[in-house]
Amino acid sequence: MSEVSLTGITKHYGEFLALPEMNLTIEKGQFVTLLGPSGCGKTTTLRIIAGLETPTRGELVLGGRTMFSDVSHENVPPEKRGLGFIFQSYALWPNMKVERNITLALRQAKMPAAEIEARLEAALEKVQLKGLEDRFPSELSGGQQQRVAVGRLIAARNEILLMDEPLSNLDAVLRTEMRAELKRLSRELGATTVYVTHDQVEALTMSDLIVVMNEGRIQQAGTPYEIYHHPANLFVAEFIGDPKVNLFDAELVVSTTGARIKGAGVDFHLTQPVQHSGGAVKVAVRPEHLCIHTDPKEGAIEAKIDVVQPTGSQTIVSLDMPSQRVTALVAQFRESWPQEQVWIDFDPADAMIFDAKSGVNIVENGQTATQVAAE
Ligand SMILES: Nc1ncnc2c1ncn2[C@@H]1O[C@H](COP(=O)(O)OP(=O)(O)OP(=O)(O)O)[C@@H](O)[C@H]1O
Repeated sequence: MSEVSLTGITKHYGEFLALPEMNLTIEKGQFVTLLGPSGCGKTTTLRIIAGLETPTRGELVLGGRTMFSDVSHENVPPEKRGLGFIFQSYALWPNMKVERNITLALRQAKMPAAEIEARLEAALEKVQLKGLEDRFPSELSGGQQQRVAVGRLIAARNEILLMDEPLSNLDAVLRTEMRAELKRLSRELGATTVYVTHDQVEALTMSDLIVVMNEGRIQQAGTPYEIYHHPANLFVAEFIGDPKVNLFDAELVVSTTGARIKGAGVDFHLTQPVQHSGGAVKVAVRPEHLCIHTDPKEGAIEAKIDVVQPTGSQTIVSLDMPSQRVTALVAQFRESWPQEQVWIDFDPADAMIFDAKSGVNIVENGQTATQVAAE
């Protein structure tokens, strides 16, 4: 049974339509990330689930219980929805010690003292804050404050957790550590988690399901693998991936013998059937799939090395082609390239093909099993 279900959820802010008819189902125990650019409606969706924002229309069901319906006029207040939260600011009470911050909700729920004590101990142990329970939040580092917020979630044992950019205030090292901790926490609690971020690395590393949004609409809901390797449209292909995907203009020619992609330096047959009658397309190739050759190669495109940027385990190489600039990602540490003139190509099986106008991925199931034209 689904744990979180949004049906036809619509939200207007005055005249402005922030969410047009959102439909989303999340299964019990899933870690789901809402991902998209600023203003796409991620936080609005989360706040609607939390009950902090009232939808204009639609139905919201959590754990089998209707929380909002414009038909039956139900609207359960936030505190009665049984949800756990972590927000960007951690929302700790500055005037309360760690121990109070973690147990406040349990006290308010009038839980027996022994049970509160047991849950506090277990939570402190888990987030490694034992010995710091008598400090105020101002006496803790950013990472420790974050742990208090996580400890509070652990103690509350909610079945649905909502997290809104919880790591955005942390430095890069701590963010990577906390990413793993939140993922572990959600798994250990068996909780269903809805996580909001505009950081694709967080989404790819943490999620069972990524929901990519743009202008209030879901562009694709899929596993990290599907979103990265089989994006439903150009928006998703371009939004996911750093450095960004390379795009080549080409023509799709469909004949009785099959489909062929032809463009400047791009020429191959598709072995998969396509739902398309032919015309302008965009061929998208991830930077790690571009190969750089130091000698001329049949079918490869001439390019010039522009900038070489080692990142540690990988190197980002910017190249100039006669008509455009492309980026390659090389799995080595390189500070420079021995020559300026190179040739680049890619395996057509790694190419993704989109209709140039609608942006829709035109290869069935997103599977671009293709072969180089042998002529
Ligand atoms: N209270 C409000 N009144 C009017 N418009 C609002 C209100 N809250 C949000 N909006 C608008 O609704 C749209 C969606 O906002 P939302 O905060 O959900 O986006 P977001 O994807 O979470 O963005 P960010 O990543 O910047 O937080 C935006 O265009 C925003 O300006």
